[in-house]
Amino acid sequence: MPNASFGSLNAAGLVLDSAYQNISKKEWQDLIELAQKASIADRINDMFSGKIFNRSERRPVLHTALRNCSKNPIFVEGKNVMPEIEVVWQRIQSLCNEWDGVTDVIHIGIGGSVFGPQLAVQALANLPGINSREMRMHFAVNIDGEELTQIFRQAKPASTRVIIVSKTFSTTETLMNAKAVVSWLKSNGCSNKQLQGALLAVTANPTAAQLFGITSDHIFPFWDWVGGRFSVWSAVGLCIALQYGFETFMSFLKGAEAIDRHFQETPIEKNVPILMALALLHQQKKYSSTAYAVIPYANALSLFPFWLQQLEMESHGKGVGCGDIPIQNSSPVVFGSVGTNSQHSYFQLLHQGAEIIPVDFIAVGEPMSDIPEAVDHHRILLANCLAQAQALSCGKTSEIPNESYPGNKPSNLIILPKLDAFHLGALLALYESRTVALGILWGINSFDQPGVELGKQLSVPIDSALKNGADIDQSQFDSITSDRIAYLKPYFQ
Ligand SMILES: O=P(O)(O)OC[C@H]1O[C@](O)(CO)[C@@H](O)[C@@H]1O
Repeated sequence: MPNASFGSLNAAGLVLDSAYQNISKKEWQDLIELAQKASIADRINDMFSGKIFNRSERRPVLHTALRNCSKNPIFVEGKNVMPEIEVVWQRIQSLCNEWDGVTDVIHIGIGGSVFGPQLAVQALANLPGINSREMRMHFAVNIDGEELTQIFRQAKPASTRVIIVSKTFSTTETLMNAKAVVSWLKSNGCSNKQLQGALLAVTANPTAAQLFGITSDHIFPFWDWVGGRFSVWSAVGLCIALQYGFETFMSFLKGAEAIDRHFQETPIEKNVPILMALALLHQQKKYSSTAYAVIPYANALSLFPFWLQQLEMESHGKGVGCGDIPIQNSSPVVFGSVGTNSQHSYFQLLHQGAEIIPVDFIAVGEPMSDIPEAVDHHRILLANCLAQAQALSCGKTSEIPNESYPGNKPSNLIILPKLDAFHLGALLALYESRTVALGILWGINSFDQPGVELGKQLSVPIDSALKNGADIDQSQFDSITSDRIAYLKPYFQ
C-alpha cells in the first residue's frame, strides 16, 4: 500500500509521500480496484503504442515518443516515427552549435506553445551548476501590445532572432505578434535577407509557416499526434536548448522518459502518477471538492501552477465524457503559487475555509541558490512546507471556534532531490502522466479542447464591429454585447 516506508514511492528520483491523504488501507484497495476495472494498464499501453487515443480527433497521443531517447521504434499507421524525431534533434543540436552573436530571442506563442518552454527557461535560469548562454530570452504571448512594448525596449534588433511557435500556425495572437515583430525588425533597418535569417518557426502546419515567409530550412516540424499542452518536448522547447545547450535539453527529455518508463511498467500500487490520480479522485468525491492547489516551495517553479492549469483544466474541463456520456466529476479548479509567498495570501482559506481543498506540496532537497545564506534560507523554506502540511492535516483545537483548525485536510508531498533539467523534465512528465491517468479514470478524452473555439469565433464579428467606420450589425449580437461594442467603439475612431 502507498507509503509502506517513506521514500518507497519513487519515480525517476521523485518521491511521493501521500501519508497526509488519510486514505485507509481498505480505501486504497478499493481505489486500486477501480483503476483495474478501468483497465488502466492496458489503456496506458494503448497510448504508448500509438493506438488512436484521442478519439474525437481520431489521433494517436504520442508526446511520449518525443522523449523516447532510447529510440525504440514507435509506429503510427505502420511508420516508425522515431527517425523523423531524431532528425529534429539533430537540427536542434546543429542550431545550438551555430548560435553565436545573438543577444535576444523572441519566442512568440500562446497556451501550450509557450507555457512549458517559458516555465523551463525560467526554472533553470538561476540554478547552481546550469550553464546559460549570454542572451535575453523574451516571450511574446498576449495580444495586448504592452508586452511587445517591453520586449522592444530591451531587445537589440540587429542581433535578435525570432521563434514563432504555433501548432496550427493560425492562432490570432501569435500571428499578429509575429507580424508586429517583423515590422519592428524592418523599421529598425533589417533587410529582407537578414529577416529571413532571423525568423524560425515551430509548427505542425509547415505550409502556413512558409506562406508567412519563413524559409523551409528554418521550419521545425512537429506532428498532429502531439497535443499543444504536451508539446514542450518537441522543437516547441527549442528555446530551452538554445539558452542552456542541447545536452541540457536532452537531460530534460531523459527525466521525462524515466517517468514514462515508470508510468508504463510499474504496478498500480507503486505507480506514482496513478496513485496521485486516485488520491485526487478520492478526495474530490469524499469532500465534493471543486478546487485543488499546487504549491511548489521553489521560486524557480513559479510558472508551474500556470502550466498545470492549462494541462489539467484544458484537458478535463468538460461535462461530457468519452462516448458523449454526461459525467459528474471532471477537473477541479487548479490554482497555486510558490511557497512561502502563498502562505501570506490564500492559505487562510486552505486552513479554515468551508471547502476542503486537496493540496500538492512540491519540495526540493538541495538549495536552489548560491547566496551565502542559501542553506539557512532553504532549511526555513522546507520547514514551512512541512509545517503547512502538518497544520492542514493535524489541525489544532481551541475553545474559541475562530481559532481552531479543523485539520484532516489532505495533501501530498512530492520531493525532488534537486532541481535540474532532468528532475524538471521528470516533474512535468509526472503531472502529464497523472493527467492521462485522470482522463482514463474519469472517462474523459483528455486530448481535445472544443470549448475554447466559440469565444475565438465570436471575437471576429466583434472585432469588425469595433473597427473605425464600421456599422454595428445589431442582428449579429445579443443586446448586452451590442451595448458593450457601442460603448467601446469610440476608442477606435
Ligand atoms: O499552438 P497553437 O496552434 O498556436 O495553439 C495555442 C493554444 O491554443 C489552444 O488551441 C487553445 O486555444 C491550446 O490548446 C493551444 O495550446
